Amino acid sequence: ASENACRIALGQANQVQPKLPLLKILQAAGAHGETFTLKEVMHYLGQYIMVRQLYDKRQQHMVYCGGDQLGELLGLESFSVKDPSPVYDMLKRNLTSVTI
Ligand SMILES: C[C@@H](c1ccc(Cl)cc1)n1cnc(-c2ccccc2)c1-c1c(C(=O)NCCN2CCN(C3CCCCC3)CC2)[nH]c2cc(Cl)ccc12
Repeated sequence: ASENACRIALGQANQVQPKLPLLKILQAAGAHGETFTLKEVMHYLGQYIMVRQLYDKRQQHMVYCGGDQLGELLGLESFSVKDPSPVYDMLKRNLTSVTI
């Protein structure tokens, strides 16, 4: 309805609220605040992987996250960025949608 159009106009649409363990990872990558769009969550997770050098320098699609909080959240030692499904499953567990 019109409220939703207003939210979209104000850029507030589709905000998600990460649970604390995920929020801490996003903040380590430079995120501020407590609600984000999914695009922002993905951007900060990518930054986190870069900053923590979790990707393989030679096989750059491979992420080795065992021993890192990211690996704890994903329940994985490693994954390929070519198969995003484990990341989406983790986000389903760690994001709550925000209705304003
Ligand atoms: C398509 C996209 C993606 C996005 C989501 C998913 Cl679930 C899979 C895949 N993607 C493709 N490669 C990456 C990537 C690869 C290595 C290191 C960091 C990021 C990403 C990821 C981004 C991102 O925001 N990507 C922007 C452009 N990337 C190109 C790759 N660039 C680096 C590649 C390694 C060498 C340095 C540049 C960084 C910018 N966010 C992510 C978050 C996670 Cl949990 C996992 C991967 C990514």
